[in-house]
Amino acid sequence: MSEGHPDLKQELERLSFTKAYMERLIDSQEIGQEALKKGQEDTLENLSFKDSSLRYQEMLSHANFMKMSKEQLESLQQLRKKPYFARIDFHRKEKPDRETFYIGKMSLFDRETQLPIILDWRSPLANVYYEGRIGEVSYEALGERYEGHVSLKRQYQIEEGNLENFRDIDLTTKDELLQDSLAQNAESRLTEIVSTIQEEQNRIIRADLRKPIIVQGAAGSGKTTIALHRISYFLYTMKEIFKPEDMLVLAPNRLFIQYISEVLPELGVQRAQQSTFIEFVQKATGIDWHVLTQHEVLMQTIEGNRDPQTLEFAAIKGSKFFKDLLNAYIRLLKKSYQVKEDFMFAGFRIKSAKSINRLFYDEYSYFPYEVRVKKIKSVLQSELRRKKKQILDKMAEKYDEELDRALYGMRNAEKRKIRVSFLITRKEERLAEIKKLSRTAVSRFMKQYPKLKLLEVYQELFNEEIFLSLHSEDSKVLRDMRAESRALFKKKHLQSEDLAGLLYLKTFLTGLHEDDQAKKVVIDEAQDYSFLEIFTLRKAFQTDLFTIVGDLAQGIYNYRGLKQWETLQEDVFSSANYLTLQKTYRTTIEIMNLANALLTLMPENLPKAEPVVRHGETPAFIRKEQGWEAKFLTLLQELLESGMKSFAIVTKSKKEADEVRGHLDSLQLGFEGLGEEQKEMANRVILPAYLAKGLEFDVVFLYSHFHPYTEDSLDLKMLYVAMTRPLHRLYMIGEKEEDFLLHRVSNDRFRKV
Ligand SMILES: Nc1ncnc2c1ncn2[C@@H]1O[C@H](COP(=O)(O)OP(=O)(O)OP(=O)(O)O)[C@@H](O)[C@H]1O
Repeated sequence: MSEGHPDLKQELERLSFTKAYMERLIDSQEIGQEALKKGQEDTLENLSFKDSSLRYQEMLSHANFMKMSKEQLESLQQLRKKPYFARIDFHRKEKPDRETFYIGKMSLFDRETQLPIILDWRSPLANVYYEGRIGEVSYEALGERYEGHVSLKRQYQIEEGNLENFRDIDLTTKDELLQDSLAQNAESRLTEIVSTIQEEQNRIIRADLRKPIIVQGAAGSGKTTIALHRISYFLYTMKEIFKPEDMLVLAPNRLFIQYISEVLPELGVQRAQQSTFIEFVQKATGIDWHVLTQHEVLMQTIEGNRDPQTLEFAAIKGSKFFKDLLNAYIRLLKKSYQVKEDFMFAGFRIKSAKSINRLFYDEYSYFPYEVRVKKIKSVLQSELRRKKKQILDKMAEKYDEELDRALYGMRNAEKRKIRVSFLITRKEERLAEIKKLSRTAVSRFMKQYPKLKLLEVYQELFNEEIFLSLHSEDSKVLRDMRAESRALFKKKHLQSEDLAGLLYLKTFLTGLHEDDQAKKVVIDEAQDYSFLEIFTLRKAFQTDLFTIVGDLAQGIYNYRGLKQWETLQEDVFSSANYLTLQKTYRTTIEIMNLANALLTLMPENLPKAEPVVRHGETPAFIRKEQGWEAKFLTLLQELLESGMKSFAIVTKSKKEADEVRGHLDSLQLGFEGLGEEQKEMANRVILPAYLAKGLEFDVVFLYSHFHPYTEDSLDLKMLYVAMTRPLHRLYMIGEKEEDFLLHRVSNDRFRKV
């Protein structure tokens, strides 16, 4: 397409130069300076643009190559195949000329002049590229605002170092690079999207880094992807202050962590901590009791093996009510740190109880209780050390006075001798004794502070007397919750909703260990978090730097999870920016139209997702009748032939996943069942909808047997999650169309095969 383009020659030259510069830089790290000089001559010899681009020649031959870090070198080696993906021509107001900037995954500067050869996609100026406008623009860098004019925005397709194509974009052209990228097939992993980030996504990546953000985004709108790009942007912009290890990414399960972890190295943030909420709390508290996860509870409820009351208990333990209860409990615990007696030593007052309590309750009020106790201990130790000398002097003085009195006041020589020798020995003994006592005096005094054990303290909250002293209005459900919790604790089991309460208490009692601290937190699938979980995380990390992304329409743990984002804005992050992502990139218009029909059945009144223009086949219903397997086999074959790579069979329940796996095993199609703890994902998998959340596949077969989807709000959400997983094709295999609620959508949204 670029054949005959007036800029083709110039673009080819530019690419050759950039690659040559990168090669030189890489070589310079690997070989000596002498060999380098020779290499430079050879490079110049071979470059085709020798005559026209003197400036480039100059840059190459004069380059003063400095040592790079191992990481920089590795990135450079990777990038030489695709040094940049875009260009902008920008005329800054105060500058005489228009400048051209090439944008890539990493910046590259001319080592002599420090002028950019490639601009990092995260740099302030690159924002101009993503903001979408040709014409007058402005950008901010280091707090200053710059204005100027963008006259050209160009995208490049570079494969294996060769310029395949380039095209200019303006307001009317659609983003072909994006279309190409979306048409590709999933290889069971998430990728970086720096070359196709869209305007609404860019706004989220670059939203004020000092403020928390909450993002409501439709299924497939890029929430996970964008949250990870925001970390990359954050680390780039704040590299002086934050290290990747300071970041914590919270994801729903191990499988998901594996799925996203591959995108992290590409974004340069692989060292960020990644965990599930449960794992994080287990590590932070050191509690190793069995945790009954929300996933287990959900499955058991769907399959009818669990008393639905468990859901009510979970809801209570994640609620604002429970937070208030914990606060009342914490106030009670705090009282137990009050000391009654002054700190006395050898009859002297070292520090009064009042001033010790003042330290605990006022001066150190910012610290967790045990830290306060430690601090008080060291204050007492240093005060004692300071006063010990005076005490010893006073004691010695007292004995010396008595000695004087004995020496000069006693007439009887025998008695005087006995007295004097007694006093001398006593003095020595007493002083030695005081010295000895002083070593343990503080520790003895400190014994009156309570030693609270987290797990015990938490269990006591469910003790009838304590609970009712904190909350007198009792009810049956609260009584049942206490009884059920006590029964669980006896077996050394916890409900996953207990973890937030435990972490909350820990925050007050001891605070987090240094290794568990995070300075910036990303929460994916945030709709599944309870109010208390997010509130506690905020409290535990003492930071507002949260990126929270989720989709209420996918809130399958709605019984415990967030029902509206306003709750977070009102009660946790008052300064949060709330942003939405409405366009969806994952799937086709046809699939999204069907999924959108479900949205209208949900009570939340959520806006419909807008698929980015990409058509595909209409979703199909396959009746599960005699011989359906043969139909499935033929279909699979066709799909493979048409280039589809990843396939998932998604069920509502675990039982159905087991059943269909058993069924397909005999056909030896290589479909594997997936579990929550699974770390690898194959290309043909069978999994229940709750596990498929966040993931994507080329082709998805929904399979229903024992548990048809109903119009219950949980079912609607599970079906919505399942339907929005495919990139290209969606099939529904079941006995009746009603099993997928197809009777509630218009006939043209699906077909029957
Ligand atoms: N700007 C973009 N350019 C190319 N691909 C994109 C873009 N934005 C998103 N995608 C792709 O769309 C798909 C969905 O992205 P992602 O999984 O991040 O969405 P999500 O909102 O987290 O989805 P869900 O809520 O359904 O889990 C991914 O394949 C991602 O690579």
